[in-house]
Amino acid sequence: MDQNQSTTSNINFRLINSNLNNNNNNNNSNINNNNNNNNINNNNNNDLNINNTTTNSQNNSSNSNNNITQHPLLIKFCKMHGCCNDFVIFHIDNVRFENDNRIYHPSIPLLQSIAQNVCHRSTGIGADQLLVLTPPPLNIDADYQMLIFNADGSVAENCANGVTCISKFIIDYQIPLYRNNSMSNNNSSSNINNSNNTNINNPPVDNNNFPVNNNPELKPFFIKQQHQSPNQPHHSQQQPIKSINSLLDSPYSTFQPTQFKILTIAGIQHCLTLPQHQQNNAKTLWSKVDMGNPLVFSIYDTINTQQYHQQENETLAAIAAATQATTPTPTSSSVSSNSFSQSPSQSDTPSSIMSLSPPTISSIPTIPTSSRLNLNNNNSNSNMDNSNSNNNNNTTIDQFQHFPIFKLNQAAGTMDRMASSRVLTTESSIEDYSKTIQFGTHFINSTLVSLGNPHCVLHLENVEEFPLEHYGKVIESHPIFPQKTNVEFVEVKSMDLVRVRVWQRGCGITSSCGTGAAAALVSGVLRGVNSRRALIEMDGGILEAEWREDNNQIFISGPATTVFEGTIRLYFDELENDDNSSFTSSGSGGSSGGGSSFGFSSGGGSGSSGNGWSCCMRNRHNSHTSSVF
Ligand SMILES: N[C@H](CCC[C@H](N)C(=O)O)C(=O)O
Repeated sequence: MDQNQSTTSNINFRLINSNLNNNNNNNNSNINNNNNNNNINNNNNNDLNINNTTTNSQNNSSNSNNNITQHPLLIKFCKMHGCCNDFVIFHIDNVRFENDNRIYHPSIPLLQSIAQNVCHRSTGIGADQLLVLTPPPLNIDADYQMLIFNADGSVAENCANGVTCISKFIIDYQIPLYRNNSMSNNNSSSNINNSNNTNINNPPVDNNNFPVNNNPELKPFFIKQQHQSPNQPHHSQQQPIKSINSLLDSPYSTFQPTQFKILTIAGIQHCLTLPQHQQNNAKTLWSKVDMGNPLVFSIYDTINTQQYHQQENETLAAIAAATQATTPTPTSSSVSSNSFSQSPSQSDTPSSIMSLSPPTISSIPTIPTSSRLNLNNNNSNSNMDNSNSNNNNNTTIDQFQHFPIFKLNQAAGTMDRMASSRVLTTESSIEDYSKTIQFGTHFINSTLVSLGNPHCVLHLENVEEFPLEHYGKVIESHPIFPQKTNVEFVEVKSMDLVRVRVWQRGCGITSSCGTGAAAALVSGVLRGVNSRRALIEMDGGILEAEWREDNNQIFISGPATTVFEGTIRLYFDELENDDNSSFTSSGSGGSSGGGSSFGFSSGGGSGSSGNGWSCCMRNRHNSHTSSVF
């Protein structure tokens, strides 16, 4: 280990320990020991609620010995996955100085760069998303807050598999409820099992023994109602299809389920965790997440109205001119069937598609910028009106990055995603959900659905052979999606079985996506090809989606599985401050412990693989931020 070989230009991370069974006897590194003396009610400063939730009340930055440029940080994390959509998860209070165990709260930009590094498949832990558990703002009736960062460092508003995984994290590590006492006392229904002043109705977990499901009794719990997909050789043959409702009826449901209210940028997600076995040692926990209503947003919520009209006129003129010449126009058959060539044509290169002007559409599925990130404006109805003004209400992602973590989701506006949007129902008009996107020489018919995060759903005849990599990339960044989009490629197998492959915004192809599953079901129901409840067969497993007729709420049920836990050591000896995306080579040798194993490693050897990690602050548009600290 060579900590002295530093410059001051890059942030340098080194992974030191990822041993599944590495039981650190130092209590200070135990997540659960960090919160014993919490008193969140003493915190009257909404902007700083995180600082007051920690055991150590010392000011983290007051001690010059604890300068982050001088002392490495340790982050104890857990890796989990939901149908192979994988996550690195840590609690915000578990970012600590190595030398004296003091808590350090990273900024959003730092978390973004941590996400880039830990999610990297070759040089990091490897994950689709980084999830950070924090207390929610005091004025919001939620139990926890979950920050979601894609592998590229961009911020996501919502994540269904993430909610199930972080719920397992909360249970396994017994993270106490952060909800304000008065709120929890007055709202008994918000935690249906909170009868004995504990948020978790499962027995305590010995954190020195990481829970592993080795109890054969649990097996029937997870394989009831086996079902075989008729045509798909994927998971249906490797693993059974599970129905959440059958699990609720299971004779093993001897323990009450637990419900958490988890705040994301998209709002509060209600997660009902299914009963765990008495020993609370299940490696997999099943949950059902209430994601609220699927929405469609007016384009005017997202794009500067005046500017868009100008663009639209130019686009119309260009299309009209081009149509005279060679540009094809959509026919009803080409648009509705999506049965175009399975291979990209010459004209479908990313650059040709990217250079297309936005087609004329009436709505797009992205969260309005002002609504997503508005930190000042409590009236989201005014988002549209404010889009042209200079009054700071229209907070952008760039501005957002300069806010400390504590301000995330402070604004009521972020909670009120209904205000400037329309709820998708079966009563919705086809214009609301059916959009035509020009794609080189042909047109794609898509359904644009918001689950708090944007989804573009394409129905295809055969998704297995479809060149996801090519089309996912270009659709994600198509000009009509100013905040980019997740993309789902859907093949309807039957009314209640759907095959979905996913290109996730900020990640690329992933094995699963909970909000993507929900979007696929919504699209299928609106188009009359799916029932209200269906199994969604992803590359990495099967989720159950249900879109309720009575209240239009959508539910996703699925598993959360622990992979391993470990510790990351972060060196701040190289702070990147200009345009440099290359990896630093200043870190040398492994860190303490030696070795270079990572993943499902056994034994005590651990360490970095040599070079440290540099980080590059990028927002969704790949521009660089600066002056992070
Ligand atoms: N995996 C998540 C969705 C992440 C979406 C993220 N890629 C975005 O930028 O919106 C899920 O299970 O719902």
